[in-house]
Amino acid sequence: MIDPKLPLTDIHRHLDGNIRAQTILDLGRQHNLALPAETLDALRPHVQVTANEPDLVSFLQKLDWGVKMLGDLDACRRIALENVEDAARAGIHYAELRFSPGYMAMTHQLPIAGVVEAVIDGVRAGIQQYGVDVRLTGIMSRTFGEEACLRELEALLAHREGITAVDLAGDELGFPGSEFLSHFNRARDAGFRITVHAGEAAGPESIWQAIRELGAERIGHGVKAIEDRALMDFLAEQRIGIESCLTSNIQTSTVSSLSSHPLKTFLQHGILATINTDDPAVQGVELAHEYEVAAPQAGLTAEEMRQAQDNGVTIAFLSNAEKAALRARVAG
Ligand SMILES: O=c1[nH]cnc2c1ncn2[C@@H]1O[C@H](CO)[C@@H](O)[C@H]1O
Ligand SMILES: [Zn+2]
Repeated sequence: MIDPKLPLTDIHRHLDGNIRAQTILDLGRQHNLALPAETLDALRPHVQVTANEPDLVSFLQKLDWGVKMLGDLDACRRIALENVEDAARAGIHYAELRFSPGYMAMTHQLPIAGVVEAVIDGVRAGIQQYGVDVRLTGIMSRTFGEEACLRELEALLAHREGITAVDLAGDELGFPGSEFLSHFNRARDAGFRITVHAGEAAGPESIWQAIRELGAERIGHGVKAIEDRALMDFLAEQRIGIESCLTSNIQTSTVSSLSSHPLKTFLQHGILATINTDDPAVQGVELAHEYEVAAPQAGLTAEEMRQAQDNGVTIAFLSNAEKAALRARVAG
């Protein structure tokens, strides 16, 4: 359950994994692009997970149709704005939206820095319109290799003021973090906050690597930390937060059932673990489902859910003053 007196945060939410099915249809028509179906019902199985996927890479393919419909920068701006509206509708007070500008630019060879600018612009308009507090995280999609990631980083640096953090996402098994040391050195030098998808498809060593070599302050998913007691101790002591995404972990077959999800153990261990969505439109679930259905199935008590909700503010990429203001605004 959601505690109405605490801010509701979603600090792991992919903007380009949350393109509305209706918008995919609209953009396809507008740009005269072929889609596998022409009605919402027929399109849904192509853009939304219907049965659990066998692995992460299969799951990630469900994002492709939406991104392929980004025919121009206006389309990028539109999905950014709609993402803020979706967050507001989901009752979220503070969202960190993440996006991979190179992935969004790829199909129609859009200018990557232009994509970053369009997303910043759409989100700004959304904040004005819907009153949600939003920060942006730029993703380097490891799936497309080091050079593509470098181009993403450079586009993010070109709009440094609009971007809070940098992340590494995509195929963790095929592209280990060790290939991206220079990227993260540059990102840290530029003052970006750092979060890394790790310990989702690969093991606990990938989490250690993200922290020690990439400078991760938070870990996306981090499921495999459960296999390494010393790592769990370290995460708790160093206050390195975990961005858990329960339904996503089932749909990617990272965890076989919610009852065996490690989130509860993380919380009991004193780790600053949180509840988030990941790719809401692709998953077909919103944040309320994660709190009201998934978290109870993962065995969390009401107090543990409250703790996870509170942790979302604690580990947010905000200043202490901004966190206090967020808490005060919601507590009323
Ligand atoms: O759960 C996930 N794990 C790893 N990578 C992901 C996940 N969801 C989306 N992306 C990746 O993030 C970028 C788009 O924002 C893409 O690289 C997509 O594959
Ligand atoms: Zn993710």
